[in-house]
Amino acid sequence: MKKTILMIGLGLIGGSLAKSLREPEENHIIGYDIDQKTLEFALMNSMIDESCANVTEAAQKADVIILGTPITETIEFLHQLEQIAFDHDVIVSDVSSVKKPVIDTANTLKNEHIQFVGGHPMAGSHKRGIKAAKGHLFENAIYVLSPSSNCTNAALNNLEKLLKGTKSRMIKLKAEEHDEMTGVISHFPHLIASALVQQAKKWEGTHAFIPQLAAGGFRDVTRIASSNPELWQDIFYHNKQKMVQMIDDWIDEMASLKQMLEHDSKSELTAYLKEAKDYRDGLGVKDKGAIPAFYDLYVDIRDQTGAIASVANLLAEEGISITNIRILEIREGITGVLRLSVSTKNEQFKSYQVLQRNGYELMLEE
Ligand SMILES: NC(=O)c1ccc[n+]([C@@H]2O[C@H](COP(=O)([O-])OP(=O)(O)OC[C@H]3O[C@@H](n4cnc5c(N)ncnc54)[C@H](O)[C@@H]3O)[C@@H](O)[C@H]2O)c1
Ligand SMILES: O=C(O)C(=O)C[C@]1(C(=O)O)C=C[C@@H](O)C=C1
Repeated sequence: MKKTILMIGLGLIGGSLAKSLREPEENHIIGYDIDQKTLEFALMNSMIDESCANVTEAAQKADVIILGTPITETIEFLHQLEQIAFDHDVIVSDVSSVKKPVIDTANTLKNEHIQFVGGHPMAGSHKRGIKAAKGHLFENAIYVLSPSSNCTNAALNNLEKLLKGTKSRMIKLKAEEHDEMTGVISHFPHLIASALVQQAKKWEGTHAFIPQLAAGGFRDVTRIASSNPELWQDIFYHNKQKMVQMIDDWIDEMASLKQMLEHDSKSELTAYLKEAKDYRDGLGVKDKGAIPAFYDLYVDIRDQTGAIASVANLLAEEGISITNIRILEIREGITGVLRLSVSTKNEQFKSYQVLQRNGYELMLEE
């Protein structure tokens, strides 16, 4: 059934949600954003049906309200929504990367018309703002739902039904366990990525050539350090306790690595690296992890116009769809490596055969 959804905050995540929930045109989306240009962009690009200047009036028309704002603002909006005299029940959700402070606030709300279900789509990007929003951003991603203590099963089911439009995989988690897990797999890695960049920046004082040496490896592990600093400060602030605990764990981890190096413990270090490799390699395989299952091929290509299109065309002719594509270490005039991902082992093998037949040098990732 067609629902009226009020989307508050139309940036990367809010904008992507608006797009994916509006695309089947089953829902009527009212948009609100503090940034006028964002609202205009959303309207001009048909991401929302109407914009609003008054949250209270729009909220009273809504069946569902989704907060796509940074966490601190999301908590403020919950207090604002609490004051509204609704004449019907309304499902309120959010997209915050940290759940406990939001759920704790939702649990204190006295407004009986509000049914709060916390939400967190485990997909995103280092980009920010509505222009980076994509309707397919959440496809196959995990979407965590954390109901508040007073939320009914009916409200939870209705929100799940609505979010089916995102084509994500919904799971239910308690706020505390969510924050610990995302702390490990998302927030702490972000902190380390920024620290690695800071370390390289310091060393640049000694070796001015360092930035030119930054090839695939450094770029791979530090991409997320290019994210929005204000947003991530807010995430770290709200998940502070877990971050501090993980920094302590990390210091121990580094101390043990330091020992291995100082004592030339070669076999111990190899075993450590192998254990990490096996775990990392296995993350995609189960098809249930945070990293979707991909089967990769590495193709040597020349840096010339149309090189990527030729590879893509050969695969398209065989009906093979590429799920991800990335150029690694390409420098002008030198052979580059194209990393292609396909979604099944069979497609990986077929791609290998087709490209090899056409004279490409390539490697499979087992
Ligand atoms: N970036 C990611 O990868 C990612 C992934 C999942 C969840 N999240 C969560 O999504 C939320 C938004 O992140 P984003 O990446 O979309 O950020 P963003 O900066 O792209 O978008 C935030 C939007 O909120 C608007 N906004 C800010 N304060 C507002 C206010 N008081 N009233 C109305 N609008 C306001 C901004 O103008 C902007 O359009 C955060 O809570 C974040 O934790 C982010
Ligand atoms: O892909 C990225 O750039 C992200 O940082 C996305 C990412 C993540 O860590 O995976 C970041 C924060 C979110 O709350 C969810 C997803």
